[in-house]
Amino acid sequence: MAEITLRNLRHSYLADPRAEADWALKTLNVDWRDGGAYALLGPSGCGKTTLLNIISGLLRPSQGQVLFDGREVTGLPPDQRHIAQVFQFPVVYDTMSVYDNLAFPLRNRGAAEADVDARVREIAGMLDLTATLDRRASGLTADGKQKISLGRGLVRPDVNVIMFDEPLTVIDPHLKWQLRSKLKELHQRVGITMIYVTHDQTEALTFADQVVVMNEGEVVQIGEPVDLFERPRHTFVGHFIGSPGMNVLPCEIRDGKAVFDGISVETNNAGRFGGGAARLEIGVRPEFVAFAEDGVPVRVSRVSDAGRYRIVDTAHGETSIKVVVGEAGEIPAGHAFLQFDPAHTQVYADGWIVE
Ligand SMILES: Nc1ncnc2c1ncn2[C@@H]1O[C@H](COP(=O)(O)OP(=O)(O)OP(=O)(O)O)[C@@H](O)[C@H]1O
Repeated sequence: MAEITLRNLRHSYLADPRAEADWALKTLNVDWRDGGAYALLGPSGCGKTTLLNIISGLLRPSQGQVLFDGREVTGLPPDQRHIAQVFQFPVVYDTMSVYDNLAFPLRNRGAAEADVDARVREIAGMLDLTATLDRRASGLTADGKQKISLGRGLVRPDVNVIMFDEPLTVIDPHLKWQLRSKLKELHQRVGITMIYVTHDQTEALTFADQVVVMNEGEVVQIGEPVDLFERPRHTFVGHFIGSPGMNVLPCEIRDGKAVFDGISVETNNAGRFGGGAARLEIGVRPEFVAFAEDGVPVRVSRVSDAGRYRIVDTAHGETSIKVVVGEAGEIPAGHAFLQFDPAHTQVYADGWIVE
């Protein structure tokens, strides 16, 4: 097991990068704590695979260092990094039995058969594969095969980190949550550092203790799921996480107060704005917006039922503002006023939270 440190990491696939956009990864500094459960979350093309390949050693970064437990491994090939990877498509030997698949990495390292047997049975037990040990791997369903891929990583005694790259892609929707809970349970049991790459916020938030959110080659926030929800550091995080995402309203700052279309809005950080930004915005999640007697005037346009709550679409001029209303809450028709909870309303300057 190991702590992984990425120091001033930058990567470009171009020979002579000049513009910011030429970098697939822009200066990353991340510490992955030993034994942590991390998700790497971001939209397609944001650099997740590039980062995974740098950690596993398949790709050498243009700049910066990768350290395992403080030791530099930037130039080491994958086989010397002791990383197990679980990909979108299960990697199993179809003609071998489940048992032999799990035993393979240990036999490959010359382990004694008695040790192999004990370890294979232990891991099969954890993954609910015991009953299938004698079956050919080809006969298993996709989730069974994915468990084998994971098991082949877990049996190895020398693994520093297990990296999952969109591991539930080929799993039937109704089995996804089962496998997801299994992964979480396994992490708690074995305590190996795990990095789970996905573009799906539900997968990321349910698996990880810490979520690393990436956008356009940058880490925009690292935090617990609750931090990402309650205090998104960037409007991108506000949009990307949460359903529906955070409301973003253009504003200006006057005398230390946020002002939206001439209406003063209480926030928790406008007083800290030091000037100098090209674009100022108020961010507030629909869960922290409520109908009131006065406040921001809006027109109610649509109500969607989301089960235990309703999502109300409203608009003030060109700016749309969503409101989440609980089962018992009243929803006015036509014209209404909105109030924002000041503790959860913040100002963003050029996308970044004002701190
Ligand atoms: N081999 C390559 N050569 C040139 N550019 C590449 C290469 N691989 C990735 N890129 C570019 O680097 C950027 C990051 O891509 P990357 O595959 O790391 O993103 P991603 O977040 O993993 O996306 P996805 O979820 O679609 O796999 C993208 O702009 C992509 O076009």
